[in-house]
Amino acid sequence: MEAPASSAEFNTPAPAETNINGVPIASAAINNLLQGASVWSVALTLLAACVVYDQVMYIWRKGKIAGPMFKIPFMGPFLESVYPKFESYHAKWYSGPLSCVSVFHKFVVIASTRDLARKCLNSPSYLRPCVVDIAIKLLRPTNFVFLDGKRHSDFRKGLNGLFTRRAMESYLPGQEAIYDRYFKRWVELSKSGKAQPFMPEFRDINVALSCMTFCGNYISADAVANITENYVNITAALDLVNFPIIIPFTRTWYGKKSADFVLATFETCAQQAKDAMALPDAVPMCILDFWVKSMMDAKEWGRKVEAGEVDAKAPGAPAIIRDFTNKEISEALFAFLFASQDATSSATTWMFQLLADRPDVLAKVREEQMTVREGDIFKPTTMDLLDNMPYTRAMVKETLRYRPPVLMVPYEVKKDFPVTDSYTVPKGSMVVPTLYPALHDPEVYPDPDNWKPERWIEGDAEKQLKNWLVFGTGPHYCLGQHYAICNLMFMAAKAAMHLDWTHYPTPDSEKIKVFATIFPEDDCHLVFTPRTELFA
Ligand code: HEM
Repeated sequence: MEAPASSAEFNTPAPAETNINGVPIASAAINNLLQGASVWSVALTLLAACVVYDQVMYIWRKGKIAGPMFKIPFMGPFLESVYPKFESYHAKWYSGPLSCVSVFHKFVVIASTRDLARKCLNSPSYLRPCVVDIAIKLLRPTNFVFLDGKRHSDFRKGLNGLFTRRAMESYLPGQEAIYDRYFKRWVELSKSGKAQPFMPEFRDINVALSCMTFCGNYISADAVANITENYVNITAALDLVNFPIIIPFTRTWYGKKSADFVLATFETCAQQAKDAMALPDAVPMCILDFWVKSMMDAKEWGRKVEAGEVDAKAPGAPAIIRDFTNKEISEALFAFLFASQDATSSATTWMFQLLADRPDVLAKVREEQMTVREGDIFKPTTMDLLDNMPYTRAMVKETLRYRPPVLMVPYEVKKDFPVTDSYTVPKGSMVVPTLYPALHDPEVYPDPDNWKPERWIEGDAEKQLKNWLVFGTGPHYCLGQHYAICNLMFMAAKAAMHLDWTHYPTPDSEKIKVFATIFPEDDCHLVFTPRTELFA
């Protein structure tokens, strides 16, 4: 059979062959091809190659763990991460102990069981905390929360003095002043008798509480008002996936502006605390004071040791901490604000909703307050008093278990991480230990989807330390956990004594909205009325 006239066109030339111009024939063929092809067809071919590569990499990395067989090209479930739904997360956690997604070529493994979550949180040689890119821009790359290993643990040692019992006792009067101000406001807002969503109010009170606890009177009312008003920009900027650059007038731009203001304010306050604590007889009142005082005590001790006045290991030696710059302090305080704000606002919202829906529980909180305060509702709250409120504590812990504010904690894989015997998460991926399933494990917390403060008193919930992942575990466990629980107890106790509140449920009250943390979908419609003359 005669060969087709054009058969030569299909013969692949040997690589070394050249044409008369000395150009290799292979290159000439490609040149011809490129010249013949339109820009569009080249672009489409490249695009198709990238899609195939992205898809193949996803399938290869996924291995046998749960997850969609194929991903939506490139973006994966990006839109789901912009508008996250609790139900989708829930379905993912229960789809397998390990499951995965890939968003914009970022491979994400979700570890859902208690033990796998604990393993991730306790594997600092493989994993480091990973927040969304924009959070690094807001918090600054130098922030201690992004440190790793020894540098991180050394930095944290310097923070030990900030949440001691003595320090927390000193924060209580400032907290109470904020409750007074906001309780009055809530009653005022409710004067018309019309229910309104209180979630924004709970966010505001928590910003004010943090500013007071962190900076005391160094921070001006105007600065607190500014941070209160604009903090929501910071939360709103934290989409799971952002564009890599901050585009003016977008959410990330507003978030960055708000973060810059917070950092500048805290830096000024840090210097004021240093000046104030240098005065004779200065009494520490806020976190900044305690921080500065512990630096001063360490310095003074070092001087005495050097002068031979005391032995370095003599009893009463303060924690040896180094000097921190105002910038370091302000970044750390911003990390506190960042870590606490959404989580505490979430817990506050659920707590007020649940207490309103369960008058039997509220009645027990009130009864306990009357007992512990010996009938004097104006008795000042102290740490001793808080220690003697087992029911109020149980109510707070059950709220945190039932509606854990932080559902998941993203980590970045530094080197291939053998999370189980049969599966290794590739370096460069994201691993997300999930806290919710451990806190809703029916074997550990029977009837887990019911809010039962009693389980902490009559049951054995208190003993289930391995499942108590509300505040994480491992080297990055929550620094403010005791403070957070005491703050919620104090707020609930004071509100129970001085306020009544009614919840006006809507069809969305029980639905869970994910906005960095979790809130009732309808933002919790309440009406507050005074119980005592204090807020009448
Ligand atoms: C109900 C309130 C709170 C909840 C549920 C909560 C939960 C968490 C969780 C789950 C983590 C991650 C732990 C890990 O990776 O193992 C964390 C870290 C952290 N939390 Fe909290 N938190 C709360 C309040 C606070 C408060 C009030 C503060 C400070 C005043 C705070 C400061 C921090 C800091 C600084 C970290 C990062 C620690 C580090 O990387 O070393 N949190 N928190």
